[in-house]
Amino acid sequence: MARRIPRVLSIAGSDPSGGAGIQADLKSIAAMGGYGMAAITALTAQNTRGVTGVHTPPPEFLTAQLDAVSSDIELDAVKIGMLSDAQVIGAVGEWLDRVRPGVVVLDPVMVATSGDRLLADDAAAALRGLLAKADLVTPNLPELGVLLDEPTAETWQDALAQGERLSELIGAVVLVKGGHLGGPECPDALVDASAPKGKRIVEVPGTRVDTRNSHGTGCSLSSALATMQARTGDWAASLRVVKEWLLGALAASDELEVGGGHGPVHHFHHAEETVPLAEGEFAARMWDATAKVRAEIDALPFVAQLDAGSLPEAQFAYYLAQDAQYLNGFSRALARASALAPTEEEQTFWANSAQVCLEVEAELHRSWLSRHPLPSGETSVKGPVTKAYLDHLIAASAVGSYAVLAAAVLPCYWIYAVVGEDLHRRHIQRAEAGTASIEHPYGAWIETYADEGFAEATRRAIGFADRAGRDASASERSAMMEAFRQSTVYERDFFDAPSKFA
Ligand SMILES: Nc1ncnc2c1ncn2[C@@H]1O[C@H](COP(=O)(O)OP(=O)(O)O)[C@@H](O)[C@H]1O
Ligand SMILES: Cc1ncc(COP(=O)(O)OP(=O)(O)O)c(N)n1
Repeated sequence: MARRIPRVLSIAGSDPSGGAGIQADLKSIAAMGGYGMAAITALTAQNTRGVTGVHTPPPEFLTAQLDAVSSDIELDAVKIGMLSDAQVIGAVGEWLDRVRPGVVVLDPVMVATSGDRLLADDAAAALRGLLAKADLVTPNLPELGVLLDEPTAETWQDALAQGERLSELIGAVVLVKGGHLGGPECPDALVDASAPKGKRIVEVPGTRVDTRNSHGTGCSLSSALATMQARTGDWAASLRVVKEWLLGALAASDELEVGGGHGPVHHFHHAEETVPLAEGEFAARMWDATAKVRAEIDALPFVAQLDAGSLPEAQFAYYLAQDAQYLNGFSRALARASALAPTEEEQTFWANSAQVCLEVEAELHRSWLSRHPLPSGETSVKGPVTKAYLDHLIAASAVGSYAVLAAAVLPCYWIYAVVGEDLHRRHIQRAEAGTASIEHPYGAWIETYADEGFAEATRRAIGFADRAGRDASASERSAMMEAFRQSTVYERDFFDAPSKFA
């Protein structure tokens, strides 16, 4: 019977470097949504470069582990990996006969990727005897050859034919794996000799990932398959899911940077976006992801000229007029954030901020714009950047996600605060050094950047967006990242607009 969280036991060896054996199995089972357990057949001393030792505890102790688990816990699936020697194989076979778990996947491990032997020379015959007790057997191509007493297949067609012969011999489904063949493709196939002709082979294609981090792929594949089979009851459907996951795990393996040999695969590559985040971590991610755009803002002539006081008056007037236009639209986005807010604290914060925006807009018209009029006298036309920025905020408001809207409005606080703080600091330094011209034409404007009320509002806006991000689903988090990035781009374009359109 299919089970949502299957209880899966791995009977395998230990790899202390975490890439293969029970360590890989437990990660794979968890990655596929199962509850993982492990009975250890052997301890290896190994890393990504090779195996330096194997210690096989007495088989009676393996039986004790197996009995302890199966006498208490119902097992939905069992994966069998490294068995070390004929005595261990005997103990596992005897236990399987007594317990008869629902799903048994057997990976007939003989030799590690590094070339080291993981099964005693004289144990191949005993292993052959165990195969019939499995539902699915997953040999790699050299193992398939050894089990049939034939040379290793060198083509995919030969491999499939060998798979069919082994399936016939043992009365179980054989997974033929393409990992050991060259070329850009890396297919796998379920081969069931008992199925009607034409339905015996179910092939799942795959592309080959160009990486040397293949340590533990066979262990990971077999334990993930056991878990998925217990969830779905369908080998082909399970293989399709597992293969796509494994491909991602191979592709992301470089990120792990584990060891100098054949490194492990990244079992949890798909779950990265749902790992719990510490306070401030999501906001920091959004900030870090926009480092390049922010560097472009710092390098804009508008910022340098505002700082130096050399900004043409017409550009400053254009900037003020567009700021007033923007603040009016921004206030509406903040009012929408207030409407969507999950807590009263946030609802109040965004509502107050919306009101403050309108007050600042009024003040802009009353004092600044009257003192710095546009040559055209026109102050009520939205420039192209202002319009595009506000359209973006309207779209974010329309999504109906508080988290996405909080991310979209955040750069207006954060970028403005940081750029303003920089300008203000330099202004004060010049004043203290006596190098500031008393007649700095924008000195009074730069003074306004020092407002502690705005700095505090910025800190709170960051905190709220961060919390929304930490609580968000993976897809909502990526929508937030994109909304934040896009607003940051508009912040840059907004600072640059006067030089283009004034
Ligand atoms: N470079 C690769 N790119 C994509 N898939 C791979 C690669 N290497 C192995 N695989 C897949 O990993 C799984 C294990 O295959 P294989 O390497 O043949 O067995 P083993 O790890 O037991 O030696 C199979 O699903 C295979 O298709
Ligand atoms: C303890 C242990 N079990 C199995 C293996 C084999 O894994 P490896 O050959 O490295 O990779 P796959 O063949 O499983 O892909 C092992 N090394 N250690």
